[in-house]
Amino acid sequence: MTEAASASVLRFSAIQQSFASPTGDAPNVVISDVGFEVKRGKFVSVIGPSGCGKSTLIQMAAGLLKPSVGMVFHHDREVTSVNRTIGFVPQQAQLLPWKTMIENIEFPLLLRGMALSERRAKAMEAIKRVDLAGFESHYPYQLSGGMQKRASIARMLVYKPDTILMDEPFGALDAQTRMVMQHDLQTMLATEGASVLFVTHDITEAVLLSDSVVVLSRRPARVIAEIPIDLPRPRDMFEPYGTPGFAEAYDRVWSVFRSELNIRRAA
Ligand SMILES: Nc1ncnc2c1ncn2[C@@H]1O[C@H](COP(=O)(O)OP(=O)(O)OP(=O)(O)O)[C@@H](O)[C@H]1O
Repeated sequence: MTEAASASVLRFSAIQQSFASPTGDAPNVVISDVGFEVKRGKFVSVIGPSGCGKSTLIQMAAGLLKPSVGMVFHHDREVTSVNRTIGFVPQQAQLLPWKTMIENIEFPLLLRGMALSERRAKAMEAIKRVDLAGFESHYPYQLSGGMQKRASIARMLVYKPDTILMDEPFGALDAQTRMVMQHDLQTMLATEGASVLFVTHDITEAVLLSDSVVVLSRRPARVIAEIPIDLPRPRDMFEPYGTPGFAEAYDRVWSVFRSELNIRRAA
């Protein structure tokens, strides 16, 4: 591996997070000790029990929240304020309802002061990447849930971030749309070459998309395993078990996760 390929793009170092209790009791310790990194061009998923702090970690990387203790580094610089060089796809598409699809997608470029003709061209390019050409003038309510999600991915791709944060981006979609979106994401990333931090509850999704899976413990979270996923690419999102080695990789992740959830195997 070259030095550039092994470079750390995103790094969580000895993170702890507490939140003030709404009832005035002792602070709520959510994260007790989390450290891991995303290397250049790698896709890292984070899974863990509900409420263990996965979205909190994403918010730290986006610069929306400062850890109580520890540091987050992006390209070896500590993240201390809103990180505008990073792409963020939230759980909900969060499109602006009063703007058309293309206006939503070019909005980040408008905020950067780009001229109309240039931002329209870039927005159209991103729209084609997510297969939404023909729907530019539709308002969000005129798009399906999957199309809104595609639009939110296009809005993130439009400024070509080299680092992407995705917080359960496909969680609210039906199973078929989800598979199509996973397939399209894999295809897109094969050409974008971005580094991705991806939060999900879905082990199949984590295994199919990732180069490694970080498993967090129950709250207060710590890293209980970092599991490399060395399956060949491209992987078949529609027939997971058709990918050689998928079943073994799934079992490795699930056996760590289920022991944290205290689920016993049926006799
Ligand atoms: N701003 C905040 N103030 C107080 N508590 C917070 C705040 N943000 C998050 N929390 C608490 O931190 C914990 C972790 O929340 P977070 O959303 O990061 O979990 P998660 O692992 O993403 O959960 P899920 O899998 O259910 O989406 C929760 O108990 C939540 O109530």
